[in-house]
Amino acid sequence: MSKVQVLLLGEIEHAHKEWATLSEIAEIIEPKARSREEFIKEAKEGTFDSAIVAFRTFNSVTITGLIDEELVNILPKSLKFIAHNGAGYDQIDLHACTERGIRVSNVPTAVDDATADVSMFLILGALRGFNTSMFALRKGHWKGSPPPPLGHDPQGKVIGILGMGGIGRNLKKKAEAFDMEVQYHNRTKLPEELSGGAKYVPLEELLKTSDVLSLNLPLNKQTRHIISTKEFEIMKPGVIIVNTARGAVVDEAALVVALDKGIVASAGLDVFEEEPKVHPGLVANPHVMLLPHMGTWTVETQTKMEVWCIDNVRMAVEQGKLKSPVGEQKGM
Ligand SMILES: O=C(O)C(=O)CO
Repeated sequence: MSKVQVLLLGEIEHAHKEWATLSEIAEIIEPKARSREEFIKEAKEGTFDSAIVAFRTFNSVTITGLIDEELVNILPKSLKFIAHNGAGYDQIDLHACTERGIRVSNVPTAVDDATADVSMFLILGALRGFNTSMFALRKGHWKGSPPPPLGHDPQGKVIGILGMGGIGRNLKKKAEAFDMEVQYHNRTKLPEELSGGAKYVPLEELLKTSDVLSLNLPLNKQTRHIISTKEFEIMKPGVIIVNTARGAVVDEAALVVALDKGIVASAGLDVFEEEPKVHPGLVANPHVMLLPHMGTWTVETQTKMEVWCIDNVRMAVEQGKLKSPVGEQKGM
């Protein structure tokens, strides 16, 4: 009997051993396509017609483009699962997948430490205003001339975490180690054992009373531009904004204006609305610390993520279900 097929979209970089064991239960196929057009052509020619599950990486979007309605509709009828190697799955049109009966998984948990570490790094860097002096030093001007204003300590500052999933909860513990006072807002209030005693507040109160606002929520139709002009206008003057979630949860143009007006004192950003493009107003502003989407960019975390995603593929092949289906499809 021939083996079922697994379609690999993107590269396996670390978990080669775990990936190799999949070949005991499935035949691995890879597209030859180097562009979306070529991928669509290959799919229409029937090249992937026996694949039941696809493993996809975040970067595979550079070949296939978004997994939007057009793409979902040309995927083979045999394909029942997409195992996405990442926590955020905004590259995938879930509605289109659900309509076609395709179940999608993501990678929670494995990403929590590394992403929360980056949030903490940006929080400290933005509070202390390290960006300007790091640049001055490299240009041979020591702290800069004039030297930068004094920074601020995290101790005693109120951090508002918007989105209290795995990363938000991990950040809570890290922020508490720096003696920050944690409050959060989430779609639903968490039970005490999950919130760890953090204070739940309505969004408006979070915005009005936080010294640091950390964005840790997924990007979807409801959260796109959840932070825009109206929200900046009610924030504490001098607030610090940190985003390691997805660029588009913040209206970047409105953030540039809020920074220019001094409503936002400084920002730390790992993610952007149109990666790899960064709004010129953010690049030009010395009070903004910028990272090129490096939240999970460690050997350990990338390995854990691949292993987790391979587990999803294995379960799909062997048991016809996923280890970590996305929340929206839990009942499917
Ligand atoms: O896992 C994700 O969603 C990422 O953005 C990786 O940095």
